[in-house]
Amino acid sequence: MRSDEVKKGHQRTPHRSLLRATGLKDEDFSKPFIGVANSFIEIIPGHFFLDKVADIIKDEIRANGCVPFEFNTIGIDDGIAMGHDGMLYSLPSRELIASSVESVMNAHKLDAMIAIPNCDKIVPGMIMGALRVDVPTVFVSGGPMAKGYTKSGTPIDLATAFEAVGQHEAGKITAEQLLDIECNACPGAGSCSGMFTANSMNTLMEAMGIALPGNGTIPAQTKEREALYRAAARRICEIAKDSAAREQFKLKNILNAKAVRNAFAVDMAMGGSTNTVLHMLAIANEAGVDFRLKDINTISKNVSHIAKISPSLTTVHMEDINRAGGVNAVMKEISKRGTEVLADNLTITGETLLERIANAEIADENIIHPIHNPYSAVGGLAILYGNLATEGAVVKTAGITGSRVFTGKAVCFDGQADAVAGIMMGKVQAGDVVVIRYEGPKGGPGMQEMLTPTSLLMGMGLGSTVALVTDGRFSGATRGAAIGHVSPEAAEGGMIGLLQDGDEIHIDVDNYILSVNLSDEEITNRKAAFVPVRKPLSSRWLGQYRALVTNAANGAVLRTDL
Ligand SMILES: CC(C)(O)[C@@H](O)C(=O)O
Ligand SMILES: [Mg+2]
Repeated sequence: MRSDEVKKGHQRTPHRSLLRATGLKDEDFSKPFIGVANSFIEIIPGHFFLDKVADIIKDEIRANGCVPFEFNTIGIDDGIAMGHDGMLYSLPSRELIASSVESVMNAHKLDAMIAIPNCDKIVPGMIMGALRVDVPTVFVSGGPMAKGYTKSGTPIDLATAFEAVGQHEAGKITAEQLLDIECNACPGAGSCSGMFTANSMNTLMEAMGIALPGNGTIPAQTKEREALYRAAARRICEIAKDSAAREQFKLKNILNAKAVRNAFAVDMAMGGSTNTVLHMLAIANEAGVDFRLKDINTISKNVSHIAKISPSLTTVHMEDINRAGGVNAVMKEISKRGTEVLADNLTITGETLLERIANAEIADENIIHPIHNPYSAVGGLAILYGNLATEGAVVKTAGITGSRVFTGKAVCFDGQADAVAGIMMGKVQAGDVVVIRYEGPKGGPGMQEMLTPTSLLMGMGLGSTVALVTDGRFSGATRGAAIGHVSPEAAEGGMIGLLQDGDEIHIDVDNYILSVNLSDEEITNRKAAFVPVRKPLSSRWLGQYRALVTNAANGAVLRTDL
């Protein structure tokens, strides 16, 4: 066992002495040591109950002949960090989480791991850390929140709450209606109920085979979810106690090139968050898988978009997908289009992915459409290229409410705060393209999620007539023609930094185009005079992040070659 390094032989007397101080007994030194990577934190609705989840998991691990060691990572609630400079810390927290997992697991030579993430970048952070450790790892998330209802019975969620602000600004809803939404959008524990970033990532873990079926959809704090926690704990013990299984189920044997492609296929079928692109590129990088942004469009062409969930369809939430057959039913359905859609691959349970979905069926065709009746024949995300994004930009096509071809005049803002003020002051009219720059991984630094401006536009009734282009990123709850991750970013001299008010921007989603109508000569002239803005920073951590981070086309991973 890997943990023999810290628990076997007379030289490890002091190590055992310390372990005995934590409560270990003679018999424990022959058992596998399992790291329980938890992300319990009191301020996130998806996480405030994870201490109880870890207790359940640890009991099950002890009952199954292994020794659990719980440790915690941090977590940031993007909803609470949204719309102010707290959001600068969100994406960088992924690196802290990954490095925490790596540090604890490797420093103490633990044999296997069970990871309990739930929201947004806590999922990729834990996966990235686990890949560096490469021991058998089961992921079991806290689970999604139930949808909410207004007093009059309309289904709502966090996206409703953000868009309601714009509706209130535009005088479309009263203060009383706004309060009704505030009190009911998030009814309790879990990751916010739509196909936002958290649930997108929790879903993709099923597609990658690193979590048990149901991980993405079974609602938090239910008996069914408790059974999932227990099953995950039993499975990691089964693997950890068997030396051949410990080798066979090393994380990188499961999370390989096929798993990355399968994740994107499911993402396409369900219209996942644009953040999945950023996170999956970073995960592929840790897994040593050569996966490029441009590969996404190739996958998208083979996958039909068959499940619309909030924010793309505001009445449908993860609980509905769960009732309709879950991610297994989605996978089974898209696989009917051809053998190239999903690759067969080992999963953590020991069966292959195709074995796992063999008997899956759709239970409600209004929620998960059959393959012959998709929302669209291509996937819900697209990568756009052109002189405005030579390395690529990301758009959630599933969330577009207006035309998929758009030409409009640029209204430029250096940063989200100016953009929000400008939109509220009426600077943006129908037919415009809002450009928000210096919000990339380096420029922000930290690549803010910009749910506030996108929700304002939706709420003010401009969602179908105004496009937004940024080197920053979006929330999974963003909808409308919102194009993000523009690379190269302004801070590294990208074209987005050279734009001027009134420039004509052209977007053609189905032909994957994002360009500005300027002559090469004009672009060369502007480039010659261009000095990117470098924001003053008071945070040492964000300064370190800015020095190391790569652009969004590279998953905003940190450089290690310096
Ligand atoms: C707050 C949200 C909706 O969770 C957001 O962070 C996302 O990315 O989806
Ligand atoms: Mg987020």
